[in-house]
Amino acid sequence: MRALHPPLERMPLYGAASSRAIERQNTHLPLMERAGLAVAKLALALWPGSGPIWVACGPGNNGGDGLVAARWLAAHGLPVHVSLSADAGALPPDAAAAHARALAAGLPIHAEPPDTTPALIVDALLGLGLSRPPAGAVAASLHGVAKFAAQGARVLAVDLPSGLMADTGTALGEHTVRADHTLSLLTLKPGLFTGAGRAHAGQVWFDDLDVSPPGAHHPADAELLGDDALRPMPRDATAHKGSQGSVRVVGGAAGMEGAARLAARAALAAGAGRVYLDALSNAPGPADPAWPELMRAGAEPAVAQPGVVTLAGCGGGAAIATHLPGLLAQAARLVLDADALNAVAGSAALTSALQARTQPTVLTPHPLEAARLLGCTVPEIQADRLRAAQNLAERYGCSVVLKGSGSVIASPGHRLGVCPRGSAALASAGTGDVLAGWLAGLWAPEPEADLHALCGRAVSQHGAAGEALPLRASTLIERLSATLGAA
Ligand SMILES: NC(=O)C1=CN([C@@H]2O[C@H](COP(=O)(O)OP(=O)(O)OC[C@H]3O[C@@H](n4cnc5c(N)ncnc54)[C@H](O)[C@@H]3O)[C@@H](O)[C@H]2O)[C@@H](O)CC1
Ligand SMILES: [K+]
Repeated sequence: MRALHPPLERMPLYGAASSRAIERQNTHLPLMERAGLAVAKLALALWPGSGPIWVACGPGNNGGDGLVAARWLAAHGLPVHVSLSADAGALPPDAAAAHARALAAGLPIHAEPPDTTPALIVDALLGLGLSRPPAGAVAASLHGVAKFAAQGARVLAVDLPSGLMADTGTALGEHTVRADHTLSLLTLKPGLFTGAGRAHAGQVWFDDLDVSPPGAHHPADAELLGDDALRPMPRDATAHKGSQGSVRVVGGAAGMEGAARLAARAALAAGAGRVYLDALSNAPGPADPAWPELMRAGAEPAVAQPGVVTLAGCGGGAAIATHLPGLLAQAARLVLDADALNAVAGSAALTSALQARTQPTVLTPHPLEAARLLGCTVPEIQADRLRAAQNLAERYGCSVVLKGSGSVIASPGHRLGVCPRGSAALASAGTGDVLAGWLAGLWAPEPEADLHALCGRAVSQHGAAGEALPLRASTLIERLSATLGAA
């Protein structure tokens, strides 16, 4: 069993169907006994040493895991209240066996939650089998979990916080468990790391139940990015500004110059040799009075040069649309953000031009921009962020960074990446411009880089730098710059 906290390793993620397939291959192993024992060990380690433990069991095998855990906890002499929100006669076979063993061990099994607030709740109500918003006895127990948690009980979720969808991180129903800890069993589920998952899972733990990694038999559905993505790329001692590539930022319409400047600053901080600002506001004066290193773009640098990354859209307003036909046709390397994405979404001609591009391109939408690009609603994007990112990558033939809690990275032909770094501190104006600029700046010196991996690196570094408050986009650039000190 291991806790998933920094430094994080890269880990494969398996959704419900893959997890069940892996389970089917290992039915000869006592998986539920192992799962329950792992839960009991973690509960023992987390138990504050006072007050009873409520093990809340549901109608499926998640409940079975809970029944095994309860048996072990009671065997350790801990004060355990076990409830079963189901008809014992309708339990699936493994859970029924766990139920029988618990009864044989002399454990009372109640129909109701305890009367008084427990110190620790083991949430074994629903796991992979969640199929609809909770109702009936399960919903009543979920309500009890929420009530006791509000009164200070700690919550350890078995496999998944009950009510959370394993594949998507969608919370079904109003009382989806908000756990302090979640122990993911056999496989690590993507829903713990994106959408509502990060808010509900708390500290994630993983136990593979001594099942060897499925490897090639079951390719993972996605990959959790590791902290190896945080390592800065070493800079060649012979590097000079010419070898570091250039970034041309096209954006900053009147009133939104700051967005383009933030992106340009971030690109420079990330390591681009030269950064030019093609401000759409046409205001006279330096590109950025506070950063004299930034230059105004003129005829140069030509976006078709392979050494140039063009970043279009930050603070672009409606004005960006007129620049996009040329950029889409010519830019050797292109990052589209913000208003450039909105312009593409609103124009069939720009959509065709983007789809016709053969040069490498990255899209960095937030959920609203993604919804516009896919012609759907934000809730539809958030209901399955992995699929949305994959659909965008396939529809436009680009690498995609779908921003938000648990950013998702998708590229045609690559395994989806989910970034566990970042926090709500990033929910502040300008941080998206910094990400786009940082990505462009990392890319500038590396024209041959694997773009999917480079997007993962940019998102991970940006996320890790954005985990502490207070945070302004400007301070984020300073923090990101500091991370390069290790290069
Ligand atoms: N597949 C695996 O990887 C393993 C599974 N194990 C455990 O088994 C769990 C999966 O077991 P199950 O497939 O039985 O699924 P669950 O235990 O999640 O529950 C399925 C049951 O809940 C009911 N249900 C679904 N949604 C409901 C709702 N909204 N309100 C009320 N009832 C609802 C279903 O009708 C069904 O009876 C895993 O999450 C894990 O805890 C472990 O024991 C070992 C390995
Ligand atoms: K659960």
